[in-house]
Formats: sequence, C-alpha cells, structure tokens
Amino acid sequence: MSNLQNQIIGELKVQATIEPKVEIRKRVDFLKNYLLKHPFAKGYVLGISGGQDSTLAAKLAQIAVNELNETNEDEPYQFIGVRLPYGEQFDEDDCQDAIDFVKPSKVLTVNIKNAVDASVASLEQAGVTLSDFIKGNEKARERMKAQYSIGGMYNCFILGTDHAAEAITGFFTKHGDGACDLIPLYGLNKRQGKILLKELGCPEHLYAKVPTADLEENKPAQPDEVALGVTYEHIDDYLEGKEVPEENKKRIENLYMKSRHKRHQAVSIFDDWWK
Ligand SMILES: NC(=O)c1ccc[n+]([C@@H]2O[C@H](COP(=O)([O-])OP(=O)(O)OC[C@H]3O[C@@H](n4cnc5c(N)ncnc54)[C@H](O)[C@@H]3O)[C@@H](O)[C@H]2O)c1
Ligand SMILES: Nc1ncnc2c1ncn2[C@@H]1O[C@H](COP(=O)(O)O)[C@@H](O)[C@H]1O
Ligand SMILES: O=P(O)(O)OP(=O)(O)O
Ligand SMILES: [Mg+2]
Repeated sequence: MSNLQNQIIGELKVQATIEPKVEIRKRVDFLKNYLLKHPFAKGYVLGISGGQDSTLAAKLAQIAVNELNETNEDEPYQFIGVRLPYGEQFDEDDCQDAIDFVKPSKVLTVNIKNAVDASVASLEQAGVTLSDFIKGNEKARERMKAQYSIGGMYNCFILGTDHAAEAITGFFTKHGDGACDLIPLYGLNKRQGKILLKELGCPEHLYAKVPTADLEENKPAQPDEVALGVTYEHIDDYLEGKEVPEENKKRIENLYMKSRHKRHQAVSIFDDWWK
C-alpha cells in the first residue's frame, strides 16, 4: 500500500473489516449520547431520497430516538424524515419503501421546485444564467436550507449522509448535502453501509440500488459511478487497503486531491494544507 493510500484510510477512519452489530450499536449510541448531552435538542432531521445512505442514516436515527423514548419522561424525542423532491421524483416508490422501513416519528414533504426555480429566475434577472450542473448544486443547497429551517422549528439536529466513499472523492455539494450537524455514517465505505442495512432487515432493493445524486435534468438519475469515472467497488477496495488497478487508483487519488477544500473549514491565513 502506498503512503497516500495509508494516509487517506487513516484520515477517513475506514476499517478493512467490520462487525455489523458493533458498528450499528456504536453509531446508535453516538446519536443517543449527543442528544442526552444537549437537553435542548429533541431529535434529528434528515432528507429521505430513496437511496442507500439516507435509508441507513434514517434507520439508525429512528432506532436511537426509539431507545431514548423507552425511558424518557419528557417531551418525546423524534426523528423527522423529510421528502424533498424537485417536482416529481422518478423513484418515489423507493422513498415510500424507505419510509415504511424506517417508520420515522414524523414525515414532512417540502417540494423544492418553486424555491429553486425562483432562485434560478432571480439570478437570470441579474444576468447570471445557471448551467444544469450548477442548478443541480442549488437543489442540494435548497434541500439543506429546508432541513435547517425544520430543525430550527423542532429543536432537532440535522443529519448528513457523508461516508468514506463519498468523502474521498468529495462527491457532495459544498454547503449543500455536505452541510449538516452530525454524520453518523462517517468511516464506512459503500459496501459496509450495505452490510449494515442488511443486518437491519432493510428490503434488498433499497441497498442494491444504483447510487445517484439525481441533480441534473439533462442526465436524469445519472449513476454516481458514471459522474465519478470510477466504481464504488474500486473506491471501497482502495479504502480497505486493497490493491486496485493503477488507472482507477490514479482517478481516486486525483479526485481526493482536488476535493481537499471540501474536507476542511473555509481556508484562512492560518492554514497551510493547500500549499
Ligand atoms: N451523490 C452525492 O453525494 C452528490 C450530491 C450532490 C452533488 N454531487 C456531486 O458533487 C459534485 C458537486 O459539484 P462541485 O464539486 O463542482 O460543486 P461544489 O459547489 O460542491 O464545489 C465547488 C465550489 O467549491 C469551491 N472550490 C473549488 N475548489 C476550491 C479550492 N481549491 N479551494 C477552496 N474552494 C474551492 C468553489 O466555490 C466552487 O464553486 C457534483 O459532481 C455533483 O454531481 C454528488
Ligand atoms: N430527493 C431527495 N429527497 C430528500 N432528500 C434528498 C433527496 N436527494 C438527496 N437528498 C438528501 O441528500 C443526501 C445526499 O444525496 P446523494 O444521493 O448522495 O446526492 C441524501 O442522503 C439525502 O439525505
Ligand atoms: O444519499 P442517498 O440516500 O441518496 O444514497 P445514494 O448516495 O446511494 O444515492
Ligand atoms: Mg441519492
């Protein structure tokens, strides 16, 4: 293993092998302890997209909230699952299946289309015409903005679904889905997330599903792997310290280097990681 691969695995805290029950317990306890430490907070908010990562993070959050409520005599803790379609979503059935599996304390639906379209129109008036790609990032930011408004009103923290296989490539919108309070999946790669969902009894079609950010209208449901130019199998192998073909290794390391700014706070005169 090269020095860089070793350094990345250490930074992103990936284990080559996991014990699913142990990982689930560690992450549920983390979510419970964070709420107990912050008595003003009453639960968690997360967007449910119908994809693997939000299904897993939502299930962990709902388990945490349920366990806390077993002994809680105050106002009950809650997990708020938020549907955030842009208009109509192609995989709405999967979203409903994820909701059936998680059984959130509360489900809210905020259609982000009006807000995103209004923003696009205002920018247009200012002479800035958004490309489909940049509009996609607006959608991710609008989703996070809505979740923070809901969290503020319900005294809940906002969960994010970033994990090692997305963090390594920076495959998230900066200050969009990348902005949040807690990241319960951190340290897992994509296949380890699937193993946890299987252990939790999730319907197979939700964790076997092709991952997509589905942000671009010109490329509907574009698989992440197409956008990334590398497969999750290779990314996961790399993160587990395995050998991957040189061409894929180069692609992964190139994406890692280019996205370093996404894994740091805003750059100041006191930073030198970029030099
Ligand atoms: N599946 C997912 O998790 C997911 C979700 C949303 C978006 N995406 C993908 O993530 C990507 C987001 O696009 P993006 O990364 O072009 O947009 P971004 O908005 O996330 O990041 C780009 C911005 O970061 C800043 N920036 C760029 N380089 C910098 C540097 N060296 N130092 C400091 N700041 C810097 C600039 O402001 C730039 O506009 C897309 O590929 C999108 O499809 C994936
Ligand atoms: N359509 C969506 N509805 C609710 N929440 C969503 C939707 N799309 C994305 N999200 C949230 O953003 C993260 C990241 O999604 P990626 O598929 O990794 O881009 C997802 O886990 C949801 O919480
Ligand atoms: O973040 P999600 O839930 O949309 O999962 P995926 O990244 O697999 O689409
Ligand atoms: Mg998705």
